[in-house]
Amino acid sequence: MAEYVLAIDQGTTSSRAILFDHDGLVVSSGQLEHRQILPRPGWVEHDPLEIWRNVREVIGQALSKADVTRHDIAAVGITNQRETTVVWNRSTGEPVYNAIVWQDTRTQPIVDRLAKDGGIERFSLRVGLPLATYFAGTKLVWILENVEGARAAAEAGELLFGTIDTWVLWNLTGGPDGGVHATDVTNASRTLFMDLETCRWDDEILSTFDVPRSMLPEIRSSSEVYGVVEDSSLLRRVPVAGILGDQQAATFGQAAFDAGESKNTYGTGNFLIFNTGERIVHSTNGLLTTVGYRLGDAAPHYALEGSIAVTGSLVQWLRDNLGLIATAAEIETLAATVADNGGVYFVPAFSGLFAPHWRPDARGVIVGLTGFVNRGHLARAALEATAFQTAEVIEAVNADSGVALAELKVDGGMVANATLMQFQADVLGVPVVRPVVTETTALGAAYAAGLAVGFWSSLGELSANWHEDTRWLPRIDAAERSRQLRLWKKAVTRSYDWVDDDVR
Ligand SMILES: Nc1ncnc2c1ncn2[C@@H]1O[C@H](COP(=O)(O)OP(=O)(O)O)[C@@H](O)[C@H]1O
Ligand SMILES: O=P(O)(O)OC[C@H](O)CO
Repeated sequence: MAEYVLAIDQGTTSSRAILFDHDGLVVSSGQLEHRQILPRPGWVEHDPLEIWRNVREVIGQALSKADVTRHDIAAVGITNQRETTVVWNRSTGEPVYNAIVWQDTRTQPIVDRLAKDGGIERFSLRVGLPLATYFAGTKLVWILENVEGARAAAEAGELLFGTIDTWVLWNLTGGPDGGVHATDVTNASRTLFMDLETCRWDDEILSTFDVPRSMLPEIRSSSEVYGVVEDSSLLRRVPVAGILGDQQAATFGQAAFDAGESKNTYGTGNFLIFNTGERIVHSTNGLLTTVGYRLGDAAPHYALEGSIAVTGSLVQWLRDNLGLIATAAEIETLAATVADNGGVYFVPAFSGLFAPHWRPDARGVIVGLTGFVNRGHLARAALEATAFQTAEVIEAVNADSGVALAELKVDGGMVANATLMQFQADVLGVPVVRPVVTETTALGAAYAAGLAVGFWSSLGELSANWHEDTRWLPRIDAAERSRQLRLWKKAVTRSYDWVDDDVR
C-alpha cells in the first residue's frame, strides 16, 4: 500500500516538493528558487516555464532522497502562490507573457479606470475583495490589452488563463495532450471573478472586465481527483487530488478547520486567515473575504484574511538590494547587536499597503533616523515591521469578530526567527505558538489530496497530527505595548500619499 502523499508547494520565492507520511511528518523534500524578474519599479514577473521545470526537478529530488517511486505515493496535492497570473496557448503550452506576480502594481491604471467607470464597487461584496492590483483579474486584463495578438487569440479560444495551481495541474496532467484545465475554489476566490455564494464564475463581472469565459478554468473543490499525472512523469498515473491556495493550505495544515480558528504565515508576505465556517462575513476593518476550503460536494468554508504584502521580502531586500546581510537568517544576529530599534520605524510599503489600510498611494519609509542609528537598528526595525503589521491585522480581526484572539498559531519561513517571534508575542500581548511541522502549507495540500483518496479518513485524524513545538509568551507590559503601536501607526501615516501624477 502507498505510504506517502506528495505536496507540490509553488511559492513566490521557490518551488518545493515535500513527501509526507501518514502522521503528517516530512519524509523528504526538494527545493529550488526561481528568478524574480523586476523589469520596472512596481513590476514583478516569473518565468512560467522556469517554474514548471523547477517543479519537475524538485519532485525528482524529493522522490530520490527518500528512495521511493510512484507506487509508494497515494496522491499528489498542489498549493501555490495565489493571484499570480499566467496566460498560455492551449495547443503549444507556450505562455504568451511572463507570469504577473501578486505583488505587481502595474495594473493600477486599469483599477483606476474600472473604478472611474463606476458601479464596480457593487461587485466587492459578491467577490469579497476590493478592486486592487493584487488580484488576478486586473493582471489578466493587462495581458489581454498589452500583449500583441492576445485578445484576438483569446477570443478565438486559443488561450488559457490560470493561477499557478492551474498552470502546474495542466502541465502535470499532460499539457497540450489532454491536460486538465481546472482550479479550486480557494484560488478562484482570488481572481475578482468568482461569486462567493455560488462558487461560480460571474458572467456580469466577466463582461465588465471584458474577459472571454472560454479562457477560464473549471472551478472544482479543494479535495477531489482532478486527473492523473501524465505518462512520461516520475509520478505516472498518480492521482492529483488536492488544490489549495498557499494561505488556505497553511490554515488546513494547521488543522484550523472550524469557525473561530486561525493561523498567521510569515513568508514573502504575511497572511492571517481567520476561519468563519460556513458563514460569509464581510469585514468593516480592511480584511478580505475568501474561501477557506471546500471538501468535495460539502459546503464551502469561508474565512477573513489579513494580507500583508511585504514581510520576509523586506529581509530579502536588505540582503539582495542593500547587502546589509548575506543570508536571511543573519538578520537575527545583526538585530541582536542592539538592545532596541533606536527609535527607527521601517514601513515597507513597496507595493503600497495591503491590509488593513489598502493604500496604493503609499511607498516605503524609514522614520526616526538620527546620528545614533546603526545597521543593527535598521535590521531590528525591519524585523519589527513584520510584527507591527501583523498586530494591525489582528486588531482588525478582533474588531470584525468581536472576540479577542487568545493565541496566534504561526508558520512559514520567518518563524525560524526567535527574536521576531518574541517581539510578536510582546506587541500582541498573547502567546505565539509554533507547531512541530512548520511546512504547514505543503502539509495542507497533502491533507486535501490524502482525504480525497482515503489515505486519511477524517478531519479528526488530521487534528490529532498537530503538535506544539514552541510557545513565546509576552514580556512587555500594556503601556509599553501601546506606546510602540502608537509610534508604528504614526510611521504608517508618513508612508501615505506619496504616489501622485509625478510619482507612479
Ligand atoms: N531566519 C529568518 N529571519 C527572517 N526572515 C527569514 C528567515 N529565514 C527566511 N526568512 C524570510 O522568509 C521568506 C521565505 O519564507 P517562505 O515561507 O519560504 O516563503 P514563500 O513561501 O513566500 O516563498 C523569505 O522572504 C526570507 O527572507
Ligand atoms: O508565496 P507566498 O507564501 O509568499 O504566498 C503568496 C500569497 O499566496 C499571495 O497572496
